[in-house]
Amino acid sequence: MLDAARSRLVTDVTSGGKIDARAFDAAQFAAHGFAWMATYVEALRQMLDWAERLQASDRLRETEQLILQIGFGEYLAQLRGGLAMSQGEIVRPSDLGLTAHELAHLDPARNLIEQGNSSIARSRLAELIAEGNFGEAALDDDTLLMVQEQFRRFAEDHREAAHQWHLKDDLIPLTVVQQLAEMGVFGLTVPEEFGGAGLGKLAMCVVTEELSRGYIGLGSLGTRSEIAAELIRLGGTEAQKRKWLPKLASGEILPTAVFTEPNTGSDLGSLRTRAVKDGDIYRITGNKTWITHAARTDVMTLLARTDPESKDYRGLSMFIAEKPRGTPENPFPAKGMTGGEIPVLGYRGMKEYELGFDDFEVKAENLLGGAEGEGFKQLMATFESARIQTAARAVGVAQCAMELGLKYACERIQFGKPLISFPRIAGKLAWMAVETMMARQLTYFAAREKDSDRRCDIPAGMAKLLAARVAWSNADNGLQIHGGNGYAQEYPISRVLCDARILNIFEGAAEIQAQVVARGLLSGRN
Ligand SMILES: Cc1cc2nc3c(=O)[nH]c(=O)nc-3n(C[C@H](O)[C@H](O)[C@H](O)COP(=O)(O)OP(=O)(O)OC[C@H]3O[C@@H](n4cnc5c(N)ncnc54)[C@H](O)[C@@H]3O)c2cc1C
Repeated sequence: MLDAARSRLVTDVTSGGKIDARAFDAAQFAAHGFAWMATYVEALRQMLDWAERLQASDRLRETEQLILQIGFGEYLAQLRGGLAMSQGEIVRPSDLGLTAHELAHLDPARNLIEQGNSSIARSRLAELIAEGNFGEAALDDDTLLMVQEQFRRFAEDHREAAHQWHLKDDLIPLTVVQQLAEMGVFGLTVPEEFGGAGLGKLAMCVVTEELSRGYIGLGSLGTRSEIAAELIRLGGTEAQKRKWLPKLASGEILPTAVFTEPNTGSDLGSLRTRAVKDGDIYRITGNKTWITHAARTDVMTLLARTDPESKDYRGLSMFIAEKPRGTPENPFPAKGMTGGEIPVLGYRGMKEYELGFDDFEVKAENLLGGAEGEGFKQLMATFESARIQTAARAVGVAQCAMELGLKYACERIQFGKPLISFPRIAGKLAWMAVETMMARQLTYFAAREKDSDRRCDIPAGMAKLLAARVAWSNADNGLQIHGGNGYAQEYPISRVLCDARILNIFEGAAEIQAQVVARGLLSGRN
């Protein structure tokens, strides 16, 4: 089915073996639908791989079997009937020009499609997850399991405090940041020679997921360090690596990522902030927005235009711009830099800011890689890792929402029975557990690809795309299970709903992610 859809789209949107941008935009709904379809297929492949690994060691027990069966049944049914790219945007096989003959490829799976995700299967799975059995993740690595346990306990210990940080709109206390630094969060993937733990992206996923399962803010503290370290590790000069990586890894310096502008979000290549060389400094002038943790950080990875003649990504350069750390009383003490907080629904704990630069000075030696015009390429080289990290945050949030819904459904009595004994409630919870596992396995796959030094922009995009949707739907269903109480700020699920919503927007919004996946696959990569 996927091959047939691809062939048809390739005919429609390419010319001379290359994507034709205008034709691609005209066919965007179908192209993005294809990206989603391919994401489902990859998720199913990874679920099969997961199940086979479990089976090989006699660990494919009832919970895992049900997760596999329900997941396959539902996703195959959606592939045949239509799948939701977002609420209200259903892409159907007919949108991709698929014929009855091509749909018949799914006939051998008819039983699975019709009965895999049955109410009986969901109710049984709900019984199992109510015992705290969510299915084995199959990490199969003692070090990773130890790390998982350590961060699970840390997040658990901070769960209640985190809800208060959210309600009071406080920054995450520096003592907590310091504890995470001591646990190695900021240097997890930095090579050992630069003071990091030298672990892979799979370890990053495990840590991120566990922290985000407690609170998205905890799982997001490391995001900016991961971006900065990747930028410098991949694009920096030897001197820049020696200077910055050890301090980033230890958490001695906290970085912030300064890319988005008021008029430039998804289309970063057209940004306007200027950097003008003046002797041994650059002068930065322009406006940035949506900058997370901008005040309480020591260094900015800042993207600006060094070639005033250019209009696109080619004239951009990346800077490692030092700034003094701000305080609540004086958040932006730097000369040439101002800022203001943007009040937000969720994803609190680091705060978001708009920034203004007026002749703000950056040392010329802090031009990343020592060469102008490389900034966009340098940033793109970090996208895979940042998207995998965000997918892992989404998996953690999805798991958290499911667990909150489960706890409530077991405790709340209506019509003389706990909510979980009603099939509509049990079914929601079972599906949340299934889809969380699917998003998790897809995310692990992207991480393993990255750890094997294979190009993985497509799996990383797929993982981010799916995991963000799962986080949002779990949060929504988790809140629904809480009824009116879910709408009360006192209940953590109200926060999780706000936190989950951002995952579909930053690190490449859902539409942009689908665009990246579709373009990649239609250009012949897979
Ligand atoms: C809480 C929060 C924290 C953030 N933190 C940071 C940070 O630390 N540093 C930083 O630099 N940025 C940060 N951002 C910015 C974030 O990366 C951008 O919001 C994101 O890239 C989207 O850009 P935009 O908001 O300008 O939306 P736009 O680009 O204007 O897009 C609006 C909508 O249109 C869709 N769209 C855009 N182009 C297309 C297209 N070609 N086809 C179809 N649909 C399209 C988008 O998917 C989106 O749904 C943060 C944002 C938020 C909300």
